[in-house]
Amino acid sequence: MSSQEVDELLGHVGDATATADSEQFQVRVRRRTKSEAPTENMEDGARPLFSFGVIADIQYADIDDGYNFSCTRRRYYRHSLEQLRRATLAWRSESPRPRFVLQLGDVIDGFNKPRRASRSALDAVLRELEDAALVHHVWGNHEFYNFSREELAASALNSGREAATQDQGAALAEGGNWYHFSPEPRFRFLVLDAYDVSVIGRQERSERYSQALRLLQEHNDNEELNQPPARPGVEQRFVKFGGGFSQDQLQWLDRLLTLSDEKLEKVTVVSHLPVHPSSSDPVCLAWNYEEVLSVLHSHKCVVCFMAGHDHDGGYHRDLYGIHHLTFEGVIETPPDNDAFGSVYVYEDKMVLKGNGRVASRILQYP
Ligand SMILES: Nc1ccn([C@@H]2O[C@H](COP(=O)(O)OP(=O)(O)OC[C@H](O)CO)[C@@H](O)[C@H]2O)c(=O)n1
Repeated sequence: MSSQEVDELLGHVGDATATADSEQFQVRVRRRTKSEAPTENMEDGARPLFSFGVIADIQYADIDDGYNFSCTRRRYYRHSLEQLRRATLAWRSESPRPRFVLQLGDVIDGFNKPRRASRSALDAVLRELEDAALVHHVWGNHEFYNFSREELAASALNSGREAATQDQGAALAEGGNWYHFSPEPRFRFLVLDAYDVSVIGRQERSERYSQALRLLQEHNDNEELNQPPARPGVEQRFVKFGGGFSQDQLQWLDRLLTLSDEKLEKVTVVSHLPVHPSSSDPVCLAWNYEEVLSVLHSHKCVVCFMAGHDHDGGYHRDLYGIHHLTFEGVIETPPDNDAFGSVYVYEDKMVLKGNGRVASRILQYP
């Protein structure tokens, strides 16, 4: 679907367009005046119930451009802050304003750690996000390159704690940092921790670290475990920069989705790692993606799964009608382009208005 078609569909929405303007990047906001702004969706007369912003893999660091691990993709570390600024300016100028932003993880890059710049880099991105909206932060591998779990739990990236204390419809899972919130009656978001079982972010003496190491050693013969195994297809996901979900978290997910089924809610699940092989490079899949899919597929309420990590992005609608969206990463987005989206939520669908590398889509509920 073209941006123009989505614009037509979203006739009620104030339009914000981020463009590169000469040397400086500025957001040029084109707002429809009251008289020219249609008050209704041109398709069926409905107005969105609410909207939210989405952005993935900002990976900011105040360093020169570089490359990914396999040297195939350029990374614009310093410029990612400008990209974020353009996104927040666009969200701020939208009408209605997004109720919250989903930051899908890897907000700053691991290269900050050896430079002792983790705190200052995090402060810089948080400052940019400050006025945009309430932000729900997902934890990705780069969060753990920079901070321990304890440090993350005490930081502004612990949005689960904030949500649980401020919002009656939200709760942080006991003993875990996965959580849920309901921004509007009959709509719920579940934020998962894809590095629950991992060798990054877990103490070497912990059971979850041992479990992760066993899995990696079973599936990956390389000395450097960041190097994907030679085996083809989905086996390639067993890399050190990946991770998986504990049984505790899967049981929590199942329990929450059962409650949402009963309440006839529409649920969007978010995680740093994708869980559908057709929406991601196999290297980027969560280790136990099949277990997650099996839980999702046993509930009627799930409409969408949103992830980051695979900077090339991806999309697939599975056999159960669930939309699997993997958002293009800011870090590998050239300075003259963008990578963020706004999602407008209706009774029967969500409409993603993508910017730059993020495609616009209509996400009809199953
Ligand atoms: N130039 C580099 C880049 C990375 N590494 C190390 O490799 C590990 C994986 O890190 P990275 O590629 O940065 O992980 P991302 O989450 O950004 O990317 C995931 C997918 O590949 C994107 O599609 C980590 O240990 C880095 O330190 C490196 O050594 N040299």
